[in-house]
Amino acid sequence: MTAVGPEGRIPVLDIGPYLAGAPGALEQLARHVARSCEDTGFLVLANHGIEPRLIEECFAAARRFFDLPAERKLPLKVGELNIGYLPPGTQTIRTSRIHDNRKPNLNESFYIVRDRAPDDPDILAGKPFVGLNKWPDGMPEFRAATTAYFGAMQTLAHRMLAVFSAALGMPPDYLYRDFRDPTCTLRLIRYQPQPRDAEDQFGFAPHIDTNLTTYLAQSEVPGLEVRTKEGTWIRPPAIPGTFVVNSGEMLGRYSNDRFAPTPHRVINHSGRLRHAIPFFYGPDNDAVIEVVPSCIGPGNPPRYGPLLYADHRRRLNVTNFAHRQAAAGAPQAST
Ligand SMILES: O=C(O)CCC(=O)C(=O)O
Ligand SMILES: [Fe+2]
Repeated sequence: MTAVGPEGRIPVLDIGPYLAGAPGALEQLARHVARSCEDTGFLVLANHGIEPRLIEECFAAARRFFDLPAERKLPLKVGELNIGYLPPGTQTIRTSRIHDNRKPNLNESFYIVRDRAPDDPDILAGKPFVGLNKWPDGMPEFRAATTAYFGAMQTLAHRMLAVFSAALGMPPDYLYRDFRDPTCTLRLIRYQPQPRDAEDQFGFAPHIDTNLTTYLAQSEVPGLEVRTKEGTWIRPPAIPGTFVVNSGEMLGRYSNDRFAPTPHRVINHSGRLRHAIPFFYGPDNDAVIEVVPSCIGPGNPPRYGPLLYADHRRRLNVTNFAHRQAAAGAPQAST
């Protein structure tokens, strides 16, 4: 059986049989995924095959990094490409249609993209959106742990594409055409504990993710909340070792809004620091995202035209980040 664990609104899905190639497992999993993507847009994956050590070491790396003094973190500050360190108080989510966010998020972040060598052909060619990671000096284990985790997550997200294709009602290989060189980001986040009486203050203000799917290793400290269609906020099942997965804007687009991305937020009332290590998975920069044929029909025309993913990213680039607004003079995405 695919569903395991406490039967809540957000299902816990055992993907072991699918990964092992058990007959019928893909179809069964896809049905569960479709159902929850139509509902909360969140699911929890168990038996995903990622070694616990990789997850633990990535969390440990995040803790060590954020514990560094500011003068060691600030030289790694993000630039145009959003790679590196985003200090506290520098991201205000302004795109949200759910919430008029005014205060910056109470978190600091560190963004890691696919690790490349300085002589990588795409770096040398100056390909748009391609850049080098910024690594802290003297911490080789930080780079080793985060890139190992990144690689494992990219493989898992890639294998799950077949399930999302089937959930969309398409052949399992359908989405792969747009994910030959996927846009992946690992974001390490540290949330400060926040006072209970601070109004309109969030660790991460209500937002939707702008990519295809996001994979969140379960944080030790709770705080992530998901907005249901009825407008209530619920927490995903906190089962250690599992992944919380949520759909983003691109799944919404492929599916003609059948799988709409779900607003979520983080409020850290634990009194402790909270760490998170979301892995964002998105299409190729040169992919043209189009509503899939199975989600169009008589009386259900495509709500979206073709979208070049690079254009989507360009548009988001001048939005939620103080450093980019200053450069672009425009307000407004989550990652
Ligand atoms: O910290 C979390 O649990 C969620 C973070 C998140 O939603 C994001 O980075 O987009
Ligand atoms: Fe998010």
